[in-house]
Amino acid sequence: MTAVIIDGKEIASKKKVEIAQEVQKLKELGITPGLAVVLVGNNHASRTYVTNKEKTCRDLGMYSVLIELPEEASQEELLSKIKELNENPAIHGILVQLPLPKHIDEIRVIESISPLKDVDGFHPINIGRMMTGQDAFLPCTPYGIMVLLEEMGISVAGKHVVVVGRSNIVGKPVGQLFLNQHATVTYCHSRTKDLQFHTSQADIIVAAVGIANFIKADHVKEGAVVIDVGINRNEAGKLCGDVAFDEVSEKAGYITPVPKGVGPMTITMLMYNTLKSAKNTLRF
Ligand SMILES: Nc1nc2c(c(=O)[nH]1)N[C@@H](CN(C=O)c1ccc(C(=O)N[C@@H](CCC(=O)O)C(=O)O)cc1)CN2
Repeated sequence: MTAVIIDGKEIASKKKVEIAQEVQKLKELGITPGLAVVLVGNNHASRTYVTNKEKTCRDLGMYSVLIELPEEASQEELLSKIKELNENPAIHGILVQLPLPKHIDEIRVIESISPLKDVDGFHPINIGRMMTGQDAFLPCTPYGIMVLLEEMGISVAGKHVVVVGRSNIVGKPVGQLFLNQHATVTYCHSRTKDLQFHTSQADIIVAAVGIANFIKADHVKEGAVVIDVGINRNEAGKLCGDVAFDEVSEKAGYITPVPKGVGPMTITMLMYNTLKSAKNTLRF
């Protein structure tokens, strides 16, 4: 079998057109969705992501502001910036780019963002609401994965999903979103015994471990859906995912590539969440 490649870039483009149309409608009502992105330090990859977020905001007709703090900025400085943004009515979404420098407590920072403006969906209130099936800002990468599957017409209910990885921003929440859609979910991680035993039974595998080419053809059941969340560099410095794409695509039914698979959906869902937050202000 040769897998159907899930074109995340194309699906993201389609979603962005829909978001831009909604933004225009909202602007006619006098509301311009506004996103504040906070970048602390000089992480090269983070700077690239933040630049892309700002550009996408502008392309979709939204307002965006970038707040840059130096690597040595204190936690108090960062918290006071977030407080200002929480109180600013032109800002509907606040995002602090991760990872943060080691001396800053990530959890404390995330908890300081108003849950009403937490467009990353990382605040415990939004996570709790997601877990209990209530309306919430959903974390962008997990949400993007669910939209990719929906757009491809891949049903989830009753499927066995194996999530490899248990990070707070991808592994844990994506499993919960699958559970919310009636899948049977197994979490695997670095201490799982006999990973292959679990993954080879999966109808859908989500690989989010951060190790280049970690999931091989032997891990995958014939015809399975393979979602690759990894963004790694191989020995040659080439961008690659957690899945050994060439061999796995010979066996899977569907597969996301890296790049242009899950990645483009992350920023798209951030725009969606910012639009949703701006629309929420109409309710008050
Ligand atoms: N506050 C947040 N921090 C981080 C998040 C997040 O959702 N919120 N996620 C990641 C980084 N990230 C967005 O911030 C992100 C990662 C990757 C991509 C993407 O489009 N990747 C491309 C390839 C990019 C490349 O060439 O390097 C792809 O897969 O096609 C977008 C956003 C950690 N931090």
